[in-house]
Amino acid sequence: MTTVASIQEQETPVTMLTAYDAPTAALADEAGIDVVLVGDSIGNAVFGYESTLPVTMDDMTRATTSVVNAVDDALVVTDLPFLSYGVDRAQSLENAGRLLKEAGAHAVKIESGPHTVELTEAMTRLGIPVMAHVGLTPQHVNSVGGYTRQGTTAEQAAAMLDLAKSHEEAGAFSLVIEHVPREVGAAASEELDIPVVGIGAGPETDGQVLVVDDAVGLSERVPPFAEAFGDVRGEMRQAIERYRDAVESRDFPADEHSHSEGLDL
Ligand SMILES: Nc1nc(=O)c2c([nH]1)NC[C@@H]1CN(c3ccc(C(=O)N[C@@H](CCC(=O)O)C(=O)O)cc3)CN21
Ligand SMILES: CC(C)C(=O)C(=O)O
Ligand SMILES: [Mg+2]
Repeated sequence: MTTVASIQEQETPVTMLTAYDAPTAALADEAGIDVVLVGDSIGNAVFGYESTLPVTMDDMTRATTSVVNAVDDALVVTDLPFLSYGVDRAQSLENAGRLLKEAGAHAVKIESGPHTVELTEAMTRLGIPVMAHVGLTPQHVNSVGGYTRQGTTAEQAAAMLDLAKSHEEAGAFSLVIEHVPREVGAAASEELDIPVVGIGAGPETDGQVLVVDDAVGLSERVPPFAEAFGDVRGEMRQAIERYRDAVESRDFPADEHSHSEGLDL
């Protein structure tokens, strides 16, 4: 069983991967992935939106339920979607609570800002473990104006590290750092006691996370920091084309798929 405590103690890099459905989550869990993240990247990866902004609490609750149904060992962390937190404190707590009570997540992840420090403290106090997220925070795509690398000046990097530390002090059990220079990823891992999980943050972080569709080679386009470790897109295309061909040529269904009662009709 992976717990928020066990990922803080483990010596080997923390392996984290997104999943949005039961079969994918089962594979990740069987493969020994430490943390399965039900990311709001479901908006891009599954729903085909240009950003994560349209993703709702209902979407995250349903996807989390699917993942929890399939996972035995991994820690399940779920993203709080855009505007489900930070607008109203009570509603933020209720939404985080829903992901734990209704869907069975073990923890929530929140895209961090100065306004989430107090919220992180409140959730932690109530027994909702919080993973912080600094650097590129895709829910800010409209205010940032794209998915560009963050923390590229010494001043910006220092401010980011301060924000990360405030969240550690507020009780965050771990932190994601996204799309930053490798020295910023390394500094965060060095300066924080909690595990720092990087995505596009270089090799020196305490762990790595990727979107599963990017990692298995299903995504059409991937961020510059992602790597496809397989060609699921090619495999699926080939299988679908073979199916189409077999139907058109009447090779499918074959005798083995077909049943006769010998009826005289
Ligand atoms: N499939 C998938 N993988 C991800 O890693 C991911 C998502 N979806 N959705 C939410 C965010 C968006 N992410 C992204 C998306 C694009 C870039 C990217 O292409 N960056 C380029 C261009 C930046 C620009 O000009 O806007 C770069 O060079 O930084 C980076 C991170 C990471 N997250
Ligand atoms: C890329 C990870 C960190 C994420 O937040 C997501 O998948 O939504
Ligand atoms: Mg996310």
